[in-house]
Amino acid sequence: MPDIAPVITIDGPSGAGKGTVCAKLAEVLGWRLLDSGALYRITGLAAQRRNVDLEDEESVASIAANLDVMFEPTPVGVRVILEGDDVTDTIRTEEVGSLASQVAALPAVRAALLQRQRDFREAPGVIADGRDMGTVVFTDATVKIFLTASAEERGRRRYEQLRQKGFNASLPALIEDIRARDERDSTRAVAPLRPAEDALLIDSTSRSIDEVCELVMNQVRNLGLI
Ligand SMILES: Nc1ncnc2c1ncn2[C@@H]1O[C@H](COP(=O)(O)OP(=O)(O)OP(=O)(O)O)[C@@H](O)[C@H]1O
Ligand SMILES: Nc1ccn([C@@H]2O[C@H](COP(=O)(O)O)[C@@H](O)[C@H]2O)c(=O)n1
Repeated sequence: MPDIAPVITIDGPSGAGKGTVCAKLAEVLGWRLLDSGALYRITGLAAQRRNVDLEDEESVASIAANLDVMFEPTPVGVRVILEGDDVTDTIRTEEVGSLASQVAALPAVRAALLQRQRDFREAPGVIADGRDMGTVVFTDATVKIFLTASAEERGRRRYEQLRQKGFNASLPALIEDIRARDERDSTRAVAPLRPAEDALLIDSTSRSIDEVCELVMNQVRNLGLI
């Protein structure tokens, strides 16, 4: 076991299954989970609530640096409390996902959130879910995964997810939205979405969640992490 806590990074586009796989691995391994997207979502929501222009980089970065947020573990998952208000479900909406993707393109915002993400690293290990976990935040991660799937499959998954929650959604609009977010995330100047050079690429389009978890666990076992 290395001196500092090991990290498994799982990066990739929206809907590839990162959050689901990371949550399962964190539970199986008993490691800490970093949902970095939640930090960008919370920042986007906080900026919107304060009527801050999302292109006003300095103001949005100041919000990111001073987030009054608490992550409260409960038997049914972690609740996210922003300035005393439970925003657990609000931050998961497509609208807030889009706000997140806009503020995430601002270099000062990314800089403001960097140390907060690195502070998640503690024994026995951390599973980090995001877009730049392996390329920027934890460049020395022990295992780096780039998880992807076709835009159509990711749109279909999102559609099912929304339907199960009782929301109406248009599949073509969701796929369009996913493509727009992919484009914005992978073409931004700072920390664009791309695989780290030493990442293992996994395409989940025709793999089950369990199959993806098993591929990652093989890496973990091969490296003697467990
Ligand atoms: N391999 C898979 N096969 C089928 N469905 C999957 C698979 N992986 C994830 N899903 C489902 O797809 C949906 C999106 O998954 P998830 O939220 O984990 O993606 P994500 O990559 O974390 O997306 P985001 O970055 O937008 O948070 C969920 O409903 C999840 O159950
Ligand atoms: N490391 C990260 C994580 C997320 N983002 C941006 O936030 C948006 C929302 O992320 P989710 O994983 O919760 O869907 C995402 O589209 C990215 O724009 C990021 O830039 N870096």
